[in-house]
Amino acid sequence: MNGAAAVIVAAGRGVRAGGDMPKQWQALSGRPIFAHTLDAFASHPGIAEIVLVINPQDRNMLAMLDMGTATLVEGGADRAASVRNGLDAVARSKMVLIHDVARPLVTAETISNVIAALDKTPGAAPALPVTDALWTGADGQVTGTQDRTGLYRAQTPQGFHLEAIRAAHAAHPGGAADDVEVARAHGLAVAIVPGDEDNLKITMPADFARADRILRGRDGH
Ligand SMILES: Nc1ccn([C@@H]2O[C@H](COP(=O)(O)OP(=O)(O)OP(=O)(O)O)[C@@H](O)[C@H]2O)c(=O)n1
Ligand SMILES: C[C@](O)(CO)[C@H](O)COP(=O)(O)O
Repeated sequence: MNGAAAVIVAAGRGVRAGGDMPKQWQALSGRPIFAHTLDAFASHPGIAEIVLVINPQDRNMLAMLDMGTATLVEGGADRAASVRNGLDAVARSKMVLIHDVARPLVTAETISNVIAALDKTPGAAPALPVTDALWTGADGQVTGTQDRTGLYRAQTPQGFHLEAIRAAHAAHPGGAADDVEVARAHGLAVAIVPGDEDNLKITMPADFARADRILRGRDGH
């Protein structure tokens, strides 16, 4: 197959992260998180086209980005609706990688691993095995333990054959945690490729500092 499309979903409001603007527009090492994420895909040789899914309220923020040749579409009321709009806009690729804008530290290696796996399977996504013990709890007390065997922490980009994931999203009733759940509900096999501990999703306020520390380490500071 030729190059893949990247759909970067960026229409969320970042409520949990806080701040005076949605997290994707806040700075990480002096540049918007969105710019880091876009660069990771724009600089990857396996990516042939990029679709950015933004919130209509954020149009005035776009001046912060060098969009290059990326296509812009508006997002929907939830992540799945935003993904569907992004998938509709993919124009010239047979496979697609769907990525959270809130994961700006994704590496070229992770992107390559997902693309390579799509030669053999209709779906592939990075994940990390759960290594901590798992508890259940209530009212601040441990109420039990949970077997962690076979449990993984899901990351993005989640990659698929384009027509297969379009059909899966069209058929899904909603409420899925991610695109892998949508794909599996439609019968698609999804391979696990190695995740990356640094490919965190900026979700809570403390995640900005953690991402900043990782970036500084990469720059050798
Ligand atoms: N209607 C929506 C909701 C979410 N997203 C995107 O989906 C990803 C999911 O990450 P999450 O941390 O849940 O982002 P937010 O929805 O922005 O965060 P929060 O739930 O804290 O408001 C993000 O890239 C977000 O921009 C989207 O494109 N459209
Ligand atoms: C898709 C995802 O990044 C997989 O880890 C994640 O599920 C999306 O974020 P949310 O916090 O679950 O909305």
